[in-house]
Amino acid sequence: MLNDIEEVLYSEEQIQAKVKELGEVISRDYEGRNPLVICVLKGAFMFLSDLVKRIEVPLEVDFMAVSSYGNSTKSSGVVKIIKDLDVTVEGRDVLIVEDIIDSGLTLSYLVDVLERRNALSVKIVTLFDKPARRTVGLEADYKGFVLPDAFVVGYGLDYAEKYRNLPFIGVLKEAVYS
Ligand SMILES: O=P(O)(O)OC[C@H]1O[C@H](OP(=O)(O)OP(=O)(O)O)[C@H](O)[C@@H]1O
Ligand code: HPA
Ligand SMILES: [Mg+2]
Repeated sequence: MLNDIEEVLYSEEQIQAKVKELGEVISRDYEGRNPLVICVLKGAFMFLSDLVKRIEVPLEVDFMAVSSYGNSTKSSGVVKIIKDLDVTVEGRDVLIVEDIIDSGLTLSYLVDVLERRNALSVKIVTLFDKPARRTVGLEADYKGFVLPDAFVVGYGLDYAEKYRNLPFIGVLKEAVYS
């Protein structure tokens, strides 16, 4: 598995320090509120579990699974809801937890869905941002690291469902997918 990594971009320690920082800012911003924290499966599972430990306000967690990449390194452009939320978002302060914003298609679709369901507020926290690849105008409210235009894996992110369990994030060798 490690042989398939071209370069480590951020180590486990760097990621954990950033998650703590994000948790502190979010805790301050949501003081006195009870946000509904939505994990976008599967990629965000690891970030979600580390982040909520650093958020010091009462919150609820729910999960949504969407997919647009399938077994490819390019977005299909079609976002599919594979698993919907268990609870209603009406009147709730919603915080979407995402691992990466790349084209922006997944999140622009999700934000639209949640706003149409009458959430009180919808904000986004993403650990990784790849602005070079954006095809729709979309910005996170909170972001961890800005990445170069390369396909990355680890810390929840996959290629063809593999590499999610790496504790760091790295660039996947092109030979693996070409
Ligand atoms: O900004 P975008 O171009 O839409 O890309 C970002 C999305 O793509 C990945 O999910 P994917 O569809 O691969 O599903 P997964 O989380 O199950 O891996 C990633 O976890 C984000 O949700
Ligand atoms: O660079 C990436 N790696 C893994 N999954 C992704 N989904 C969007 N961009 C990426
Ligand atoms: Mg994926």
